[in-house]
Amino acid sequence: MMKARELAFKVLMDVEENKSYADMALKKYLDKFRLDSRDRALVTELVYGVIERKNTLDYVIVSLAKKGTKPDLRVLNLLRMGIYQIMYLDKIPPRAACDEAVELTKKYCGIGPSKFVNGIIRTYLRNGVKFPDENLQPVEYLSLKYSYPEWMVERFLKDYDYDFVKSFLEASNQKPDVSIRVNTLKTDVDGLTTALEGQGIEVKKGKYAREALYVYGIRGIDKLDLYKNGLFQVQGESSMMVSHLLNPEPGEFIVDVCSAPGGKATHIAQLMENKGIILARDLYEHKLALIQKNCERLGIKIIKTQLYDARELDQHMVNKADRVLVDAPCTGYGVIRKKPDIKWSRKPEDEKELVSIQHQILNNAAKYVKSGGLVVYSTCTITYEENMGQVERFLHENKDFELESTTSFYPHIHGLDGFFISCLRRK
Ligand SMILES: C[S@@+](CC[C@H](N)C(=O)[O-])C[C@H]1O[C@@H](n2cnc3c(N)ncnc32)[C@H](O)[C@@H]1O
Repeated sequence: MMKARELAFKVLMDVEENKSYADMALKKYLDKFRLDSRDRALVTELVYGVIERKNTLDYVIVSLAKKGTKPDLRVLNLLRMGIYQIMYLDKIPPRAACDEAVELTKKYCGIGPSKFVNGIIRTYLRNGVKFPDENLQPVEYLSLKYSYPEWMVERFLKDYDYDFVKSFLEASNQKPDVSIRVNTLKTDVDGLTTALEGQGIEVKKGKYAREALYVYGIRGIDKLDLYKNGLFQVQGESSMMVSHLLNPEPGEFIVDVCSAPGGKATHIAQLMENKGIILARDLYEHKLALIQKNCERLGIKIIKTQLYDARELDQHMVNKADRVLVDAPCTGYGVIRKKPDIKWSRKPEDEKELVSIQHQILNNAAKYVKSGGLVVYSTCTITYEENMGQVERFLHENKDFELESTTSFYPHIHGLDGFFISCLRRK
């Protein structure tokens, strides 16, 4: 039988070798091998933890290994897992973490590498490792203490002060509580709360969105009949605020130009009481299929999906919509706590390209709204260039629009995913 650490190792290898998304790889392996709930929790913790803390763990390993040693990826991942448990998991005795790492290395890589792993972990247990000084080397300190690439720390420090960045980095390492959006087309907050509690699930009300609930102690949320029957959608609370600020009314025509997998579009349909039309577009066919699946499950009839590249202006759509949503592709720094792989997959040069795409998409999409209509521009990131900078440039280039409101959420301030939401009214 596959044990927790061995499974976590397989998932980590899948993520690095095949560039799989951590959440998908984790789900694939957890679905394939039946583990009890404690082991499932340990696998999840190890996978996300090792990804989240990768550069700190590698710093420890490099500091302790002989200069020039380059362990192969399997050895490296087993070492990372061992050291992670010792550094961050109080419940696991260091000896157990070390012995398991050595045993797994023996099994997958042979005796020689297992001695290397044993040596590194034991030296760490004896001597620890010295980290950079916070005052003398603040960027290096933040990068290693909270495990982010140095360039990313520097990037955040360009827009925010040191204490803000420090709190943001720390909060983005915390696993968020799971939030769901009650599907008011099929039930209501009290009805769903009672049904969930009836299954032994702890439920708390959201802080900002009226249909948001936080649920605790669920394993495999998509296996619940309440989910399969479309009584709720899993969604972050700040993401729900986007559709609220769009404020759609029943009977309207809404265009959502970057809509997959349909979290916000299905919420909009709900707010419209399933009356009107929502044109939900995306660049990828397979992602549009996810929207359709969600619509079937949630009982939504008014969403029409369409493959369309939002960088291209659609002349037929000009002046047609009551409201337009531009939930733009972005660097995603606001959702690192849900997708820690962003820390390592994102590259410094991505931002510039995304800013250019966002600019094109927003300028086109804004033309689709009627006079007096509303465009909502949102991102799940925190950089000035992608957020307020983008809006300021838009207003400068489009004098027929005025800024109605901007709202920002941050994990360390609101306890929610980082989001930026701007409402732009066409005069
Ligand atoms: C932030 S996600 C949208 C999330 C979605 N609104 C929701 O709430 O579930 C951005 C989406 O934009 C899509 N996208 C990226 N480039 C695009 C383009 N040029 N045209 C249309 N969609 C694009 C991506 O495929 C992705 O699904």
